[in-house]
Amino acid sequence: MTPHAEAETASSNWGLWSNGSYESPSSSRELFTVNSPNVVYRDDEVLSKYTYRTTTVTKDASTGQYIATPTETRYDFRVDRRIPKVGVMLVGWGGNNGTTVTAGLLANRRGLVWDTREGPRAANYYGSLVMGSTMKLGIDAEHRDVNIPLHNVLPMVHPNDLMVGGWDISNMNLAEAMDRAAVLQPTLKMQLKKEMAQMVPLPSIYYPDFIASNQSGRANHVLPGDRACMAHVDQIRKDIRSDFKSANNLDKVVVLWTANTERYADIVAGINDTADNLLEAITQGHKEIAPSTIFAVASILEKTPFINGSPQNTFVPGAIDLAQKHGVFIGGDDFKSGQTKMKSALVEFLINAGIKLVSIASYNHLGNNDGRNLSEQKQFRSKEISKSNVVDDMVEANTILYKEGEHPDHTVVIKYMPAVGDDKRALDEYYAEIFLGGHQTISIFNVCEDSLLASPLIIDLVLITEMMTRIQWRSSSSNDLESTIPYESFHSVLSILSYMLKAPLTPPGTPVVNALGKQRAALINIFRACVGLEPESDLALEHRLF
Ligand SMILES: NC(=O)c1ccc[n+]([C@@H]2O[C@H](COP(=O)([O-])OP(=O)(O)OC[C@H]3O[C@@H](n4cnc5c(N)ncnc54)[C@H](O)[C@@H]3O)[C@@H](O)[C@H]2O)c1
Ligand SMILES: O=P([O-])([O-])O[C@@H]1[C@@H](O)[C@H](O)[C@@H](O)[C@H](O)[C@@H]1O
Repeated sequence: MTPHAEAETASSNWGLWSNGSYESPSSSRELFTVNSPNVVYRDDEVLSKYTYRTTTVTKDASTGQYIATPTETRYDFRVDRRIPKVGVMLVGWGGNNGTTVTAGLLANRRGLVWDTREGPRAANYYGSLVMGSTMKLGIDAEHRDVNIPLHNVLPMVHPNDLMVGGWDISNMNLAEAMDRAAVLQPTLKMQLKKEMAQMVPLPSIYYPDFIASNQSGRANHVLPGDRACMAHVDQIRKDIRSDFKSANNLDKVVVLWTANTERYADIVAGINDTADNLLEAITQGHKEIAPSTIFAVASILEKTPFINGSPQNTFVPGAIDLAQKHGVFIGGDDFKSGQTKMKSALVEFLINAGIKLVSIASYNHLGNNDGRNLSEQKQFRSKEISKSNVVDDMVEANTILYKEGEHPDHTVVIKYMPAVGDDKRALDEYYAEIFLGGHQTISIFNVCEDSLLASPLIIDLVLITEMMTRIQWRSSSSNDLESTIPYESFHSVLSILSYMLKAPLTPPGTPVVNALGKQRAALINIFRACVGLEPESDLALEHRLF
């Protein structure tokens, strides 16, 4: 049988849902309701009137003085309360992240416990912003903070309910691939093997020029053709539409790239600069169209959100143009899981404390297949870019410490050392100037079990992206929530995902925010606004005035 037919035979066992009597926790009612004349609850939706308050700044040309004017803009939000049956299709399903996140979803869904040297461990969602962190809802009568799980701020899908499928250029089933990944404890793997052995990735597209040559040995599960073609787009669309979504009776699918890091594609006028040119270039089989861009185009044409967890420039201008034309969500790039996450928090702290960071040395070595792929220069370059640009916004915002164009020295080094496997060793040095000619040197040794850090981010990206498909807005000066003014979705480029990503994709022409604290606050406050709640400001005047 052709690879595809073999995969189809196995694909009937896809996904995490068994025929058991599992009661989805996502059917639980919402944890809170908002008591406000500006918020209306209906069976299927929450409608809210929201006043967006900001400060517009102008400059007096004669005096050079800033003029700060408080401004208000009225919006209506609509949140669909109905929780759909959702599937995620992973490109690179057989990789370290793909197998680990699949194992994690299965272990949580079944409530697994397994023995380790430190004693029994139970499945959890640690490292997931949505499932593992809380947010302040408000204060109680005694002015004490009331904190709730972030997952409960809006009616989100529960990850235990996610159906998982995907593609890989390697034909290993998920149990074999989980062993190859060497991430999880044998006592856990043995409880998952049987179910994961039934999961076989669909064959994928493989254009050798885009990933390291050392990956060719894995490519035994590929569709015919080694460069872009519309047949590849059509096959991927069919995989999404029929082999996964309808075969599993899903309401929605999110496609997420966790395959190898590709080299950057050249941006070529007339080829990938507009949606029409990109589609034509694919039809013509242009060599500069990467597999990840083919998956993005296929997902967009299938009205399916596409998220890029790797650093390459999947979203060439033509892909962004296509997403906007079709009103489909896209997001990326490159999971922010360990060394860079620490960097974006530490740099925010140092610079916002008025400490002048003057150099960052960011080295790591790791021994997984990702590290092997990154051992070739073109793939490393993609990662070097995403790991380097993460400080730009924080530096540019502080004109006291940094003159225009001035920035810290910053070097990124990644070495492939097979012996350490997935347990990346990150060594960082942050060197800063402090008061009166002093210096502060911060050295960090950070062992990142990379796939166990990245997998919860995959879950967050999927849950938040799906939630965004159920949120709409409209500008409204009327006070009537019953108004017939049409609602619309957020911009196709989901900058709200930035907390999970090293190189956040933002709507064209808008600023990139990398500071970790600002990214988290933005996500929480956008979700609060969607149910008519003011941003959490930490003013806490109830504790400061009397
Ligand atoms: N902490 C992390 O693990 C982390 C953090 C940030 C970014 N990333 C990125 O996530 C991606 C995956 O990381 P990983 O550790 O799982 O890598 P991996 O090498 O273990 O897995 C990648 C998988 O993709 C498959 N693949 C390659 N090209 C493909 C194609 N065209 N179609 C389908 N499958 C294809 C490979 O066979 C492999 O199974 C990498 O790009 C990595 O840089 C990982
Ligand atoms: O997220 P992070 O730890 O800064 O960055 C990581 C890199 O340090 C690592 O070398 C690479 O293999 C991972 O894919 C990930 O990108």
